[in-house]
Amino acid sequence: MTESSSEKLIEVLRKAVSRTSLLAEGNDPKLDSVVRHIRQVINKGADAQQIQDALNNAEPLLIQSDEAQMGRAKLIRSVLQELIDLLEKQPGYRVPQSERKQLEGQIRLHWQSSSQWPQLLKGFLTLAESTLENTAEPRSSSSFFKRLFNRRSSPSDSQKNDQEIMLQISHTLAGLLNNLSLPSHHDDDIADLRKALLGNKNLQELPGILDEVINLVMVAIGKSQENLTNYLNQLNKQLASINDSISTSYHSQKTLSESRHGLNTQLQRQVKDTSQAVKSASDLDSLKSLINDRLSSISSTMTDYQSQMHQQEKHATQSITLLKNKVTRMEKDTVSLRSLLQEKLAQAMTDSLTDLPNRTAYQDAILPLCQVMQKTQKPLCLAVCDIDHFKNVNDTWGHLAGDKVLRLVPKQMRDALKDEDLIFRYGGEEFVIVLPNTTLEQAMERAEAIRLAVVKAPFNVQGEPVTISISIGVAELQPKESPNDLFGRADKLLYSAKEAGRNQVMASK
Ligand SMILES: Nc1nc2c(ncn2[C@@H]2O[C@H](COP(=O)(O)OP(=O)(O)OP(=O)(O)O)[C@@H](O)[C@H]2O)c(=O)[nH]1
Repeated sequence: MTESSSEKLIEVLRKAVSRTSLLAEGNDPKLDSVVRHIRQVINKGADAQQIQDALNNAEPLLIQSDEAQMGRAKLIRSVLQELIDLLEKQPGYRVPQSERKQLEGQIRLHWQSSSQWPQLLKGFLTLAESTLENTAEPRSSSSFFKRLFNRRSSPSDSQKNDQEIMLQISHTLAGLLNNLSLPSHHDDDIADLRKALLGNKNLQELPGILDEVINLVMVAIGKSQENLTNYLNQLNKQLASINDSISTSYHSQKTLSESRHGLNTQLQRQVKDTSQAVKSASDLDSLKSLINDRLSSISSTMTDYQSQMHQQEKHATQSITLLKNKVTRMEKDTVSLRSLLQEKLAQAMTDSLTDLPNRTAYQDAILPLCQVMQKTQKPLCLAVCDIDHFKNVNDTWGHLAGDKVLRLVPKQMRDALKDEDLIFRYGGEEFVIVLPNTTLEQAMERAEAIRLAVVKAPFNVQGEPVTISISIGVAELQPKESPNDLFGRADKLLYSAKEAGRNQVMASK
């Protein structure tokens, strides 16, 4: 579960509990079924999202119930006010004003709290009794309502007044009964009481009827508290389920283990405290405020946790950015290292004096070349060339002049070769030429062309023309011959050419 969904869930729970706690009587069948559904969802161990969905579905009904509860509270308030006004209107009776004000103050304070309704109704009875006692000349010794409301002189007036008062009181109390929303097994009680109210014109029976109404109000509130307690217990389970869900959700995040542990401990403690407090709470108001306190405290724990999470995320993001930069730098370094490596490799494969591929390059290239030619049964020849009496060049004109000759000779060779032919400086004054797709005859011709190109080249050392010649041994690769054997044969032929007087080509299959 993400931070914001936890926050939303807590918010929904807060709304749900505050609204439902106002009206948890369970008298609306639709609301009952929705609340049952929520409990089933919770009992099945649903996750936080499913619980939230169920609560969202319940919300419109909770709002409706909320409004219905407010309607009932307003009705109680107006019933009480009407009863007080009736008292005031009775000629010859004086309502003790301090007690009246006190009662009206109580009504103003508690009219919205259903648990206080019986007390308020009893308060009215007490006020009525005090009014009676305050009266200087009581008219009769019948029931106090009769005396209270039937003080007039003539019997016909008295009877008429009785009926009017009965009508008014019956109307207000019947309205109250209609809106009490008692469980169905009280239907008969309500019907009897309504019948008594509407059918009976005798004021003497009013105190008894009022007592019955008070009893029914108490029954309604008793049920409401029982349902509310059940609901709050379910809510408590719900909070525990959220806690589990949070624990599970963050279980895999090892880096958050410390703050998760702290959050778990705090939530568990808060849920436990709530559970105990719900058991010991005695009335609706204290339950409501208690649950609100608990939810606030859980909510603030969540907020703390979220800010910790936020900090950790921030650190994680910074670390990731640093890591990314590091990786980018490493990638760049790798690219430049790779090109450096390629450069070094090329250097390692190249002869610095002549810029030709060197002996290492030859050894790298010759094996795969030979294998391809042998596999495809194409001819390949190898020519091993050596400058004749090169020592003399060095000795006569110096080492630098020798170097110059070493650079110029392969240039002459190149002119006599094909593009696909490869020249390597094998070492010292020795060059190897690989001639792919070339028969021995073709190789001999090309070797001869090379020899001529060199010997005819107008070398000029320290202003003097110098003739340079080369000797060449040429061999053709045999079907199963190794590159070393091929080289050995060509090298031998080179020495044969040297021995035969130099400046010549010796070849063999
Ligand atoms: N200037 C210069 N001389 C080199 C280089 N490498 C090898 N040499 C010289 O090449 C000469 C080779 O001499 P030898 O092996 O006696 O052969 P040669 O004088 O060419 O005689 P033959 O091969 O028998 O015709 C030596 O004097 C080496 O010092 C180089 O890079 N630069």
